[in-house]
Amino acid sequence: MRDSYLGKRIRGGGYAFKGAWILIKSEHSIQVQVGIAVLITGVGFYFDISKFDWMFQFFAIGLVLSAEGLNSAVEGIADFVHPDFHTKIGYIKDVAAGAVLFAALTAVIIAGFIYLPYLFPNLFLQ
Ligand SMILES: Nc1ncnc2c1ncn2[C@@H]1O[C@H](COP(=O)(O)OP(=O)(O)OP(=O)(O)O)[C@@H](O)[C@H]1O
Repeated sequence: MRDSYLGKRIRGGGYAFKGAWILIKSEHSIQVQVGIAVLITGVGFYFDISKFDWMFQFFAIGLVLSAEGLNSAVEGIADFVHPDFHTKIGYIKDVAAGAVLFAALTAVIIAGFIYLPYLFPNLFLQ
């Protein structure tokens, strides 16, 4: 069972949960994003948003957490292979951070589509 296809997949899932727990426990950026995710989920309940809005909101949360987690992995690799200052390492880290920014901007736009009509109903008469 241990070395079977299914056994390997189950073990792989276990490593993934371990990695997710490490991110939540030790990465400040992920902790901040999880805090924002909890907050915005509360806001969703407050405004009683629609099923589609929940779908987009969870998609945005997943997108940002995934990008942030991958960014942490890239930073970890960069620091491991080259702990000293190097312009190439700076470039790699900046590009990885830029990917997170794309995800974060997407999430902000989605949040705008969902919540601006609740906040400014007069501007969004349908
Ligand atoms: N070894 C390095 N060589 C060159 N530039 C670096 C190096 N380390 C960091 N930098 C520059 O500093 C920026 C921040 O890097 P850092 O690794 O501290 O990321 P961070 O976002 O502050 O992450 P964290 O707060 O999780 O440690 C990078 O985007 C890069 O521009």
